[in-house]
Amino acid sequence: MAVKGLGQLDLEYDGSDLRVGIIHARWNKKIIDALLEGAVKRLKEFGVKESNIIIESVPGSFELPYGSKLFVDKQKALGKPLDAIIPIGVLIKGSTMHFEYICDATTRQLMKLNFELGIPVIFGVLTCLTEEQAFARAGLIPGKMHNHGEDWGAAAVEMAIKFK
Ligand SMILES: Nc1c(NC[C@H](O)[C@H](O)[C@H](O)CO)[nH]c(=O)[nH]c1=O
Ligand SMILES: CC(=O)[C@@H](O)COP(=O)(O)O
Repeated sequence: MAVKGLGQLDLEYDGSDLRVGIIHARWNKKIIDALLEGAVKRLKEFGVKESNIIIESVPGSFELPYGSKLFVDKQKALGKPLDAIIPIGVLIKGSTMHFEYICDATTRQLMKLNFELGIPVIFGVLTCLTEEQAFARAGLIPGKMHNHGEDWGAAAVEMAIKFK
C-alpha cells in the first residue's frame, strides 16, 4: 500500500468561514481540469462554501507567482481578502531546458510568496518527466495514484486555520 499522501489530519478543520482562491495555468488543460476538480471537491468537504472558492486562470505555470500576487491584492482591495491561495500548474518535461527553468523559478517564487503575502500559498504544481506521471497524479489513471488536487485543498484549509 502506498505511504505517500497527507496522512490523517491532526484536527477536524471547519472551513465554513474561509475564502480560498484557486489560480490555475491553462497549459495541459485536461490534467489541470482534473486537479482543479479535486481541489474544489476537498475544499467543499471541509465546509468551504462554493461562493467562497474564487477561481482565476493564467496562461502557464510561469505566470502563477505574479498572477497569485495580483489576485490576492485585488481580492483584498475589493474588501474580500483570501485566507489561502492554491496555484495549480502542470509542468511536463519537453526536449529543451524550458521545463527546468520554469520549475525552478516558479517553485522558488511561490515559496517566497508565502512570506510576502501573509497567507498560505499552497504548492499545487506538478513537475513531471512524462505525461503519464502527470495523468497519474491527477487521478486520471484508474487504480494508479490519487488526485493530488485533493491534497492541495486539504492543505489550504489546514494552513489557513491552524495557527489562528
Ligand atoms: N511548458 C509548459 C509551460 N510553458 C509556458 C510557460 O509557463 C509560460 O506560460 C510561457 O512561457 C509564457 O510566459 N507552462 C506550463 O504550465 N506547463 C508546461 O509544461
Ligand atoms: C515554449 C518553448 O520555448 C518550447 O519550445 C520549449 O520546448 P520543450 O517543452 O520541448 O522544452
